[in-house]
Amino acid sequence: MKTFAEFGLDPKVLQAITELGFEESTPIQEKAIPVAMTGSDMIGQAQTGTGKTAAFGIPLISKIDVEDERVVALVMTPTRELAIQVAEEIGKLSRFKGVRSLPIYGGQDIGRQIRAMKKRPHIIIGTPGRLLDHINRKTIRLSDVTTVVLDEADEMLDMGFMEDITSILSQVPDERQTMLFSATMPPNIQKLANTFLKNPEHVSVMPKQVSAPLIEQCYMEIPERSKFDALSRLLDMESPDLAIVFGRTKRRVDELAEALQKRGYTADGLHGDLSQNQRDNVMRKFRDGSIDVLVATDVAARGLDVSGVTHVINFDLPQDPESYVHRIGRTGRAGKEGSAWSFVTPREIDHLHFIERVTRHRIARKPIPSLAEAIEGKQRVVAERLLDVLQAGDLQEYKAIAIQLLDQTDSVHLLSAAFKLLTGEKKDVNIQLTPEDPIRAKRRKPDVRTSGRKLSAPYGGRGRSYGNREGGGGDRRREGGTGGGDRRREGGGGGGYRGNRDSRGGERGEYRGNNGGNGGQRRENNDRGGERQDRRPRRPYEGNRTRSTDSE
Ligand SMILES: Nc1ncnc2c1ncn2[C@@H]1O[C@H](COP(=O)(O)OP(=O)(O)OP(=O)(O)O)[C@@H](O)[C@H]1O
Ligand SMILES: [Mg+2]
Repeated sequence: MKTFAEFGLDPKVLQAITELGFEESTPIQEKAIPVAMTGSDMIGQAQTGTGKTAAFGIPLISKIDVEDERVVALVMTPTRELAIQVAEEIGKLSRFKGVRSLPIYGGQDIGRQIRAMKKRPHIIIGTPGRLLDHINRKTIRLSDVTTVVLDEADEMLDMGFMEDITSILSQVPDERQTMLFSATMPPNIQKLANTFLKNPEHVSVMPKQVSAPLIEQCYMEIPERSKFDALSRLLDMESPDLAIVFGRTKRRVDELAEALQKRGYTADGLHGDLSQNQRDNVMRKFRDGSIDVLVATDVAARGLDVSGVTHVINFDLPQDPESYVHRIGRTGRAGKEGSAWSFVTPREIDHLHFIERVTRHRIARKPIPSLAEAIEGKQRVVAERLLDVLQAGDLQEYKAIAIQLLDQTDSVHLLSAAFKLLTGEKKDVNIQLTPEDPIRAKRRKPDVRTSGRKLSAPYGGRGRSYGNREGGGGDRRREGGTGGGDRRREGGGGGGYRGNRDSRGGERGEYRGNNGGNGGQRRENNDRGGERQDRRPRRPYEGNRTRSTDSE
């Protein structure tokens, strides 16, 4: 793998890369950066969590003249949270060079955005709805833009943003560089490419499978009514560091988050009906670890990069294979391992097989965790915490009571009682969720791998129709109030935690191909929050499957 010094980048960008701790480029960065530097149009595809943001961000920032006072680059993302996150990463990469960037998204006070424009940003990172709003108000001028990036391009198409993107790009000069990025490239992305790109280079790092390789994928077959108890058991058994639980609808997400809280988990929900303030809060809490389970619709499925997510749980199966790939891709990022679990009702088994075929990856069947496994998992966590406390020392003031109690009983009894107390925090509240209808299997062709570098999706499906599930598709709403906001979509979530799972090593199936699909309209905005605290060098693909117990 190449070091970043070999790309002929602006030294100040190189300095920022070093500061971020990136030692080597990832495969997509190695391929895409030189192409992007030449200025040609590009379609970039690589698995989730492999550094696509920096793949377009680094050359973008490198090429900007800081003396310029105009908006010269535009990045569009399907969700708000993603706009915020990409703006943060670009901000970090621009740090030494002094390139200015600004996120523009729905739900935020438009006046504030207009004032921020006075600082003369070079790069705008925005969601289509709000961008269009600014264009119509003439508060953002795109006539000097020379580079455009569509991150999660297929999703924007899927959410029905084609028209908005067309209007926005009609404001950008034709002599520009346009780049599309995503982990999935359904066939109809070609339509977008034909319309907006000129002789694009296809830069694709798609090994055998679409989904990221460090994710252990499994499912359990389970009746709808038993899902919640199984979720509690799974969380107890696996004790994720951070987990994302994806639910199909907003109602589902609300109910699940509340039910988890009642059972004593630190959980919160994220979906498009929350105010932007609430959304920001939930993301902040998840990033700083004040909650360890994020329950979300598909609004959190794309692009979100939260370090420490060890588990993604599809409480409800997603409608589309792409959505599955992106959801589970919230874990297993930047060379770390992750686990993805899917709950599948008996009537959805066909749909699961369909996802397996399209993603060309076998998903291993696992039994529903038993009560004993759940208890054991809880005990293991408590034991680890106890040993940590022991190791930290400073126990002097507890010794007197310990000695006193040991006078009355033996140590095994005493410690058992302590375990009972410490593991018994979770309350056994009875929970009733409103049942969701099973996902119906869609008949799409399982796909033929098209030639090597082609981006076409594995299955030839076009135009997915998203029923009326709020979660993955469906609704496309304008945000009112501030004069035209973004459309939002909902989606599932993924999750993760860095855990001590020793039962790892499930088979990582094989399949060739990429996946695609596109369809209904939907969408929303995602968020990004905290910053990495670690200054450790991060290597992209160290490949070692060691337990990632390191703290971030
Ligand atoms: N060269 C590198 N070395 C180490 N870490 C890196 C490198 N490049 C990017 N990263 C980190 O990897 C993580 C994932 O990157 P990013 O979010 O860009 O992935 P992505 O390919 O866009 O994934 P997705 O398809 O889910 O959007 C980020 O935390 C990023 O900071
Ligand atoms: Mg990304």
